[in-house]
Amino acid sequence: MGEGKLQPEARQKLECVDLSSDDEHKLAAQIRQACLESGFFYVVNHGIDLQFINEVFKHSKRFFSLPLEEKMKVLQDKNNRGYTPYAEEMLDPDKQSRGDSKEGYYIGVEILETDTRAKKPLHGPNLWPSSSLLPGWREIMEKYFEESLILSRKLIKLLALALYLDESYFNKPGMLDDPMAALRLLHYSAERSIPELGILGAGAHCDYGMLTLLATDSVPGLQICRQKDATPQIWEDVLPLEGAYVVNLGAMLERWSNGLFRATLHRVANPGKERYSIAFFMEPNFDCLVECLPTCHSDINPPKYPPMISGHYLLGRYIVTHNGFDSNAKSS
Ligand SMILES: O=C(O)CCC(=O)C(=O)O
Ligand SMILES: [Fe+2]
Repeated sequence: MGEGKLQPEARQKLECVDLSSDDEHKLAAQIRQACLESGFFYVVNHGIDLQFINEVFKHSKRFFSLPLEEKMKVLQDKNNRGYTPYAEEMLDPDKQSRGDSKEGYYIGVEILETDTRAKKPLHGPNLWPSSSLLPGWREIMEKYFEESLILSRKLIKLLALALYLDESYFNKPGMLDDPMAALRLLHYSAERSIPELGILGAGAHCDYGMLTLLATDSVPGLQICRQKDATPQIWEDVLPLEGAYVVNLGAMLERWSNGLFRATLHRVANPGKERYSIAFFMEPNFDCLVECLPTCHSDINPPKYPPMISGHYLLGRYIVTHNGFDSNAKSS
């Protein structure tokens, strides 16, 4: 990530939303367009300092450079927090011949064991690498988590406008006031992906929740497939854009919008270089009922999906894709 204010001329194939504009309705119209087409767009002038993002990348590299033995001390726990070893995750088990060629680290909302919410699945305290090994690591990650949450909320307000809802629609109690947000540091090995053989940095998947903010280094690899049922599938590169986030929508927002806003299939096909990325997943409250939004159905366009509980859906996805996630450790 570089520095300085980016101009939207840097636009590539996807929409590039410049958050320095104060014309919210124009921004919402641009976002609507992007969400109808692909559910993927870049965001620039997003308010998170680029030098700070570089710091977070540096700290992420520090963690992944630790000996495996140290990383295993903070192995992913029953709440899906902590370290996920190389190839532990397989995002597309039907098509992959082995696990994703990446390792990761999940940080969630910090919920103390004494908090009643800690009884719920996917809620609890974070695991932190020892501060003597990685001084300042926890603090920088917590700060980045907070900033990502603020940016997500700005985008959610614009998404509400883009869905012709009141800008505060998603502020209703029970929706996103206790989000299952997750920050995930990712480190891809230099293994070159061979998609035809089911070898991928990250297998094809749609994100699960509401929206994802993705920061990447300068190594390409992210690809989207706008029509998942086409044969053959056509995969387009989403190239890194310096200083920009890639924002994409998850399956819950797709269902909320009755399929109008898209959660597009994507994967990481690694060109054969080590790669780092940082994803922030903004997921609704565990108990949030995701059901067709009032502006997304009519007599001639009835709801296509049954309502579902956000946390149940997320648990289901984690159970299928994470080899190391113990779904029985906590039940709802
Ligand atoms: O690393 C990337 O570019 C994409 C990661 C991703 O899609 C995910 O973790 O859901
Ligand atoms: Fe993803």
